[in-house]
Amino acid sequence: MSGGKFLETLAGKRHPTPPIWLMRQAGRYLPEYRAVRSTTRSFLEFCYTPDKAVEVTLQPIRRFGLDAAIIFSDILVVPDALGQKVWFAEGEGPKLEALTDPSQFGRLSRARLQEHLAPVYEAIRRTRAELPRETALLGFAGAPFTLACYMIEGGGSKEFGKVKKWAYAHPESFKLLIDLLIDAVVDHLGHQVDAGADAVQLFDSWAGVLPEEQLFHWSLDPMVRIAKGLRVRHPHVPILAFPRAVGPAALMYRLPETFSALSLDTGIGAHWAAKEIQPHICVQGNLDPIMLVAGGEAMEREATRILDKLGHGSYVFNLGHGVVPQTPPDHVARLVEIVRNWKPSS
Ligand SMILES: Cc1c2[nH]c(c1CCC(=O)O)Cc1[nH]c(c(CCC(=O)O)c1C)Cc1[nH]c(c(CCC(=O)O)c1C)Cc1[nH]c(c(C)c1CCC(=O)O)C2
Repeated sequence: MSGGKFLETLAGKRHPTPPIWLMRQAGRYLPEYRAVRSTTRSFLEFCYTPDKAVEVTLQPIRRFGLDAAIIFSDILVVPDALGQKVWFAEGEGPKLEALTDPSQFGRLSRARLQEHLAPVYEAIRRTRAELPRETALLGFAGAPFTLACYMIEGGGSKEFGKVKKWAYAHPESFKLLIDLLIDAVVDHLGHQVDAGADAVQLFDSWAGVLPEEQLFHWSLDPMVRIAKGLRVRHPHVPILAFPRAVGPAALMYRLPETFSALSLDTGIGAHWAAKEIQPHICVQGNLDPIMLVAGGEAMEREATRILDKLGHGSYVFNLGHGVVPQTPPDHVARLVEIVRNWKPSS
């Protein structure tokens, strides 16, 4: 099977040591990334230049021999493709021309999504052709609630006051946006699989800001609908879910029977996950990204603790969130070694 150990693990096959890849494995912590990045001012233009996207996708694979590559792109290409203005301000993160009124939904349209995102699909096609057969290629998208956060807040946020107020006070119009995003994300993931992605991951980075009922309604149900919609087109493609910071109870709500793997943030206990989640579904995670910055014995002890808890079941080694820019690349190389040399204790 192409895609090797990672895809086999998602399909239920056990290996002596788990596969490993890292969220945000391509990025500013790598000098070779910064070198390519510096050739394009606009981040979105960079994402839409297949030569460059392919190159930076392959960089961490060449350097560390990880079991999966994730296509270099961003979750905000979807609002961009729907017609919302998106840009990245130097040192400030993403900015969007915020939606302030439901009447503005009318300006968003899926009609040109495939055409607009053709460079992403081209980058996937070329990356798949260049990757070793045993390395899986992941496509991805932001889940509707996280996309709505950026679209309504106009960028990052601490309180998420605008998006939450809109969802609570005007659920009918918020639903229109979420429904549009469900369809757009199914389209985008479907095109990524058509282009050669072996599996896809849905990132709901901000799901954890919602209280329980709202979380089910605006984050988890839409994720389930996306998985079902994608399976109509691609019945066998593995789909991973990353509903960040939702707590243990919410993870058990409809996700284990719907997805191929659940990606755990650092707040989920590995021991609990081994007992309660792993019997139902493969888990991925959940080393603290700052352990990777710290390195040394602290990282080794913590990575081994997680491996001892989860490595006996269906498991993909990863972080609990993305690699941060201050990470020393040598620590990543060491982490890969720790995972590959791990020996189950019993
Ligand atoms: C919320 C979110 C975004 N983007 C993403 C998420 C979900 C995951 C998460 O919670 O971290 C996902 C993402 N963004 C990027 C990837 C590429 C693939 C990979 O993981 O290696 C992926 C999977 C590249 C990127 N996306 C971005 C960069 C840095 C910009 C640059 O290099 O100039 C990269 C490498 C920009 C971005 N894009 C986004 C933010 C908040 C930022 C600014 C913060 C930052 O700078 O790290 C939105």
